[in-house]
Amino acid sequence: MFFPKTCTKALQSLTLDCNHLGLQGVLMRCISHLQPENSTVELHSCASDLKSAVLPYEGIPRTSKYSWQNFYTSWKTFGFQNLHHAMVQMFDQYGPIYREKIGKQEVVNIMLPEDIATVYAADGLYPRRPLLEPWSLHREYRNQACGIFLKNGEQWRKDRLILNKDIISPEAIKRCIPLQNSLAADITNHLQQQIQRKLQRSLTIDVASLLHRYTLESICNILYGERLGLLDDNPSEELLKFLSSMEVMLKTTVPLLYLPVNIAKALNARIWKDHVAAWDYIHDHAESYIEKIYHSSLSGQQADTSYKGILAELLFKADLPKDHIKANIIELMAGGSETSALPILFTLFELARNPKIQAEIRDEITVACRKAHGDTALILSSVPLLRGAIKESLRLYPIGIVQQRFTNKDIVLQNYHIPASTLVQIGLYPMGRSAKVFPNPKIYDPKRWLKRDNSFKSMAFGFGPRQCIGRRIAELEMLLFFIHILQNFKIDAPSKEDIKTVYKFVLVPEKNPLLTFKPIY
Ligand code: HEM
Repeated sequence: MFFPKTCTKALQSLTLDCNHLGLQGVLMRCISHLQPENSTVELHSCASDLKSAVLPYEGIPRTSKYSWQNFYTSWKTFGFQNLHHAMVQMFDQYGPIYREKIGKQEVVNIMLPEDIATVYAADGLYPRRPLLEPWSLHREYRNQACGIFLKNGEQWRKDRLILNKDIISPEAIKRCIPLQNSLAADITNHLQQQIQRKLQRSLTIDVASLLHRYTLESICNILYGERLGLLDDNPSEELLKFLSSMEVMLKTTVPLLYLPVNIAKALNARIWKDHVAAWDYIHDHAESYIEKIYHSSLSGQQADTSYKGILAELLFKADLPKDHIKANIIELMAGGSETSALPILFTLFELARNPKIQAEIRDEITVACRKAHGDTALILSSVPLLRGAIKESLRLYPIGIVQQRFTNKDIVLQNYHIPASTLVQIGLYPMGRSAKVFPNPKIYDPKRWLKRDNSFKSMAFGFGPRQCIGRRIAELEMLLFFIHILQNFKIDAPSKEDIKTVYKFVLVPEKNPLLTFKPIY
C-alpha cells in the first residue's frame, strides 16, 4: 500500500482541523490503523511526528459532554450493575483512553499497563482518591474520626505510616500466620463434619455465605486476637446482628453512591437511616472490643508478651490517638469483611472446572508441605502456582472493577496531556479481559503469572504507598484456605458454565455457583 506525499499533507491539515474540533484521538487511531508495514517513509515520519507532539487534554475521545445523557445511556443500556461491561464496550469503541462526565465530575478512563505505570509514578508521597461519600458522611453525622480509607493528604500519610508497621510489614504478617492457619484448618473441619453428619460421600453447597463468615472471622481474629465464633453451628444473636449489619452497610453503600447522599440525608430517607443504623451497630461492636482489649492490655501488658492481634499492638504502642485507632480498626473490618471471600469463591469455581490445574496445584502444595516440615511460612513461599491461581482469579474477576487517582502533577497518557488534579480511572475489569494485554484472555491460566513480563498487570490491590493495606492479610487468608482445602477435598461444580457477574460496589456472581467438596481419604 502506498501513501503519496499529498496524502501525508492531507493528514497534516486534517490534524489541524481535528485539533480544532477536539478529535485528535480519533485521528491518531486512524493513523495507527492505516500504517501498513510497507508504507512510505514519509507517512512513518509524519505519523511519528504527530505521535511525539503531545496532544491537548480536550482531544481525548469523549462519550458525551452531557453528564445526564451519559448517566441515562449507561443506565438504559447496561443498568448500574453492568458498569464493568459498559466499560469494556467504551474501550472497544473509543480506544485505550476516553473521558466521560458523570454528574459534576469528569473522569479519564485508561486500561493499558504502561498508562497505569505513569499514573502511579505521579502518586508522590500523598496519593489521592475520591473518598467514599456515604461512609464519610456517616462519620461527619456522628462526629466520629475517619480512618485511612476516608482520608487524603498529610492526615492520611501520618496514620498510614504508623499502621503499615502493624498491618502490612513482613513481620506483622508473620505474627498472623498461626492465628490464620488454625482458622483455615477449622473451616476444613467444618466442611468435613457437615459431610459426616449427613452420611454422604461429598457435599454440594452454595458456599458463599460460609466464605463470608470465614473472612469476617479471620479479619476480626487478626484484629482482636480472638475468635468471634462465626463458624460455630449456632452463632449468638449478637454475632448474627453484627454479620447482618456488615451486609446492610455494604448493600446500602451502592445506591447511596448514585443518589445525592446529602439529599437522602436531609430527607432522612429509609436507605440513609438503614446505612446509619448499620454503621452504628458496627461501631458499637468495635467499641466494646476496644474497651475490653484496652483494659486487659493495661492490666497484663508486662506479664504476657504473646501476640494479641493488631488492636492490642496499636493500643499498647499508643502512636495514634485512641479515636484514630478505633476509626482504622472499623475500616479494616469493613475492608476485610467480604473482599477475600469473593476471590476464594471465584478460584474454587475455576479450579472446579479446570481439574488439571487443580491437580497441579494440589501436587505443588503436597510437595511444599513435605519439604517444609510444618514451617507454614516456608510452605507459603513455595506455592507459586497457587499464588498464580489467585492472581488469575483477580484478573478475571477483580473485586473493584476500577481504581481511581487524582493526578498529583501533569502527566502524559496515550500522548495526551493530563493536567494535575484530573480524576483518572483505571479499568481493571476491561484490562483483565483485553487480548491486547493478556493473550487468550478468556482462558484461566495461572501459569501466565509465572513469567517475568507482568508489570502493572496484576493490579487488584493497587500499587505504591496507597496500595491496599490489607493485601498481605488477604493473601494469607486465601493461600492458607487453599493449602488446607486442596489437601483435603477435590472440588467439582455441577455447572461449568461461565459465571455472570454484577457490580454491586464489588464484583459478585449474579448467582452463586454450586460447588461439590469430595473428601480425599
Ligand atoms: C482480595 C482482597 C482485597 C482486595 C482485592 C483489595 C483491594 C483494595 C484496593 C484496590 C484498594 C485501593 C488501593 C489504592 O487506592 O491504590 C484497597 C484499599 C484498602 N483496603 Fe483492601 N483489598 C482487599 C482486602 C482487604 C483486607 C483484608 C483489608 C483489611 C485487613 C483491606 C483494607 C483496606 C484499607 C483499609 C484500604 C485503604 C488503604 C489506604 O487508603 O491507605 N483490604 N484495597
